[in-house]
Amino acid sequence: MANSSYRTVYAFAREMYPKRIKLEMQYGTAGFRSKASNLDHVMYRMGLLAVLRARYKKAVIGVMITASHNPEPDNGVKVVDPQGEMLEQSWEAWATKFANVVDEKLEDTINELIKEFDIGNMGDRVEVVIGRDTRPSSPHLTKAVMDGVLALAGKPIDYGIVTTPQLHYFVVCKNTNRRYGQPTEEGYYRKLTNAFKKIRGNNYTCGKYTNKVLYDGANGVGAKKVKYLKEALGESLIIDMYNDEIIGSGKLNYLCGADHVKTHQDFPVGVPRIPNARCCSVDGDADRIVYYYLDDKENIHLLDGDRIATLIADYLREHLTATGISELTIGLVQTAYANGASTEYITNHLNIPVACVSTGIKHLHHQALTYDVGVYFEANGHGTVVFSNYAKDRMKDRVKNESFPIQQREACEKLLSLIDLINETVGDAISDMLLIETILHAREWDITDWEACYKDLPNRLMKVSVKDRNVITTTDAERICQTPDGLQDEIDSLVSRYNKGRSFVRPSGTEDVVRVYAEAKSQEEANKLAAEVAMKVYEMAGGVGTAPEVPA
Ligand SMILES: CC(=O)N[C@H]1[C@@H](OP(=O)(O)O)O[C@H](CO)[C@@H](O)[C@@H]1O
Ligand SMILES: [Mg+2]
Repeated sequence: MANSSYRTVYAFAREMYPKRIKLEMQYGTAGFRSKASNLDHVMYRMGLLAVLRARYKKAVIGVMITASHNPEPDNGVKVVDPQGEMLEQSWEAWATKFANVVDEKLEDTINELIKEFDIGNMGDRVEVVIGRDTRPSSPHLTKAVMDGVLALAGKPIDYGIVTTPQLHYFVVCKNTNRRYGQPTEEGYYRKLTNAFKKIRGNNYTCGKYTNKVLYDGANGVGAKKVKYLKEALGESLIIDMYNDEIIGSGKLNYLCGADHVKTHQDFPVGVPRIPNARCCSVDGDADRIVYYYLDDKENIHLLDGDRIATLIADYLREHLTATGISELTIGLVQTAYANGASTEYITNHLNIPVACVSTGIKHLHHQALTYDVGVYFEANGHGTVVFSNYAKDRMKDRVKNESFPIQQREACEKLLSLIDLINETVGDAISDMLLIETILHAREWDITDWEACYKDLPNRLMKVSVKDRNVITTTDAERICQTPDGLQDEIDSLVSRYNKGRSFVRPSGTEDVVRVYAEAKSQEEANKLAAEVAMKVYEMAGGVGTAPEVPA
């Protein structure tokens, strides 16, 4: 690499984006997350890393600036790989290294990486596409990423405010020579709305299904972007929008949004409390969605990622069978946080194989790719469906081949339209909403019909602060705790005392805590089991602060 570029890298690093803080950063489940004021140098360095990654992969790389469901003063950054996946694991360690080296060592670190991956094409003017959420700190942090890209002579393309899934979509469009779609916002909306209208036809309401949904935009990008969609959808789906940062004065994610609703099982502020109205909430970067409603007694009923997954998998399986292409496989991917009742329902009633993988979208996505039709969702509402090229090709062939029965050809055509409705690159709240609405419409269901499929087991999620959360290590998709010694035996013994009891613990990848999950026959039992397990973690894994309270 020419020395002159290094001078630029340094000049910027030292003068504009010096590393002022000692805080060690770790590229976690969702990239780097921190207070926005800690992130200037990290953003700049991720700009550098993205250029190197783009040169190594000889492809367009994405950088998304967001802290998703976290509070407004936070921010974060993650790198998007060429096929729209999360950054490959071996490079996560490099990202961590880049974020933490002192300014004087930045050059050595860049050189080390170039050497390790034998990146010879340092002159290539590679593209890095950059998107950001609506946080006030995001424009400034975007500038830092762009300066990083420019410092290594890459070409930054600023998409401005977009949802995280839109950015993933742009990266894939660019890397597939636009076969996946046009890499513009307009192209994205057009692809989704055309497919939606085509499948739904002119019959907007159907049986118990009504074409209206109350939409909580979390005062973020999910509110901003749905406006364009609303126009294109016209009467086919009426989206009543709430927690729209422009109309309201609410704060991003504050007492609203998908994470708030799921974590606290609490109806969001800003949305009218209309009994039995179908509502949905997205998170701060619109890659998650949950549905819910209030019953006549004003109790909230949550339909989370597990429900969404079962709704979608069942519908796709039915159509897949109707295509007559018997060799195509379908599978559903969950994490240990999936409600036990959902796993039981999928396995025993839908007869669809379920795989359990570690937390984090990259693990789910990766496993889903092993099926022709892979449905994956985290309980928190992040997920999508991926289809193999083989399945797509077979279906396209069958549509054209008149020797097959018309029902089979129609099923193929329908599935191909559904594929256009789905953002296969990553979980996408907007695309997921359109898919869910399509299925409810086809089933002629209201939200209580959907809920009636199975009954969730009561559950409880807790956090325990410990000195070093990495003393907890796990195996078997995080369901078994390997260290500290003896902790798993204690958990087993507690669980065995409960009817339908299940519990596991794991270190969070995004927060400095150990998470404890428990479910059991009743809510009281689930609460008690969670608290008992939390107490064991506190005692055996170096708990700090106040000990968890165990109900009598
Ligand atoms: C229990 C839970 O909801 N965990 C979340 C959370 O991960 P943790 O590693 O548990 O902090 O954030 C991840 C990134 O957003 C998300 O993928 C995951 O589902
Ligand atoms: Mg998110």
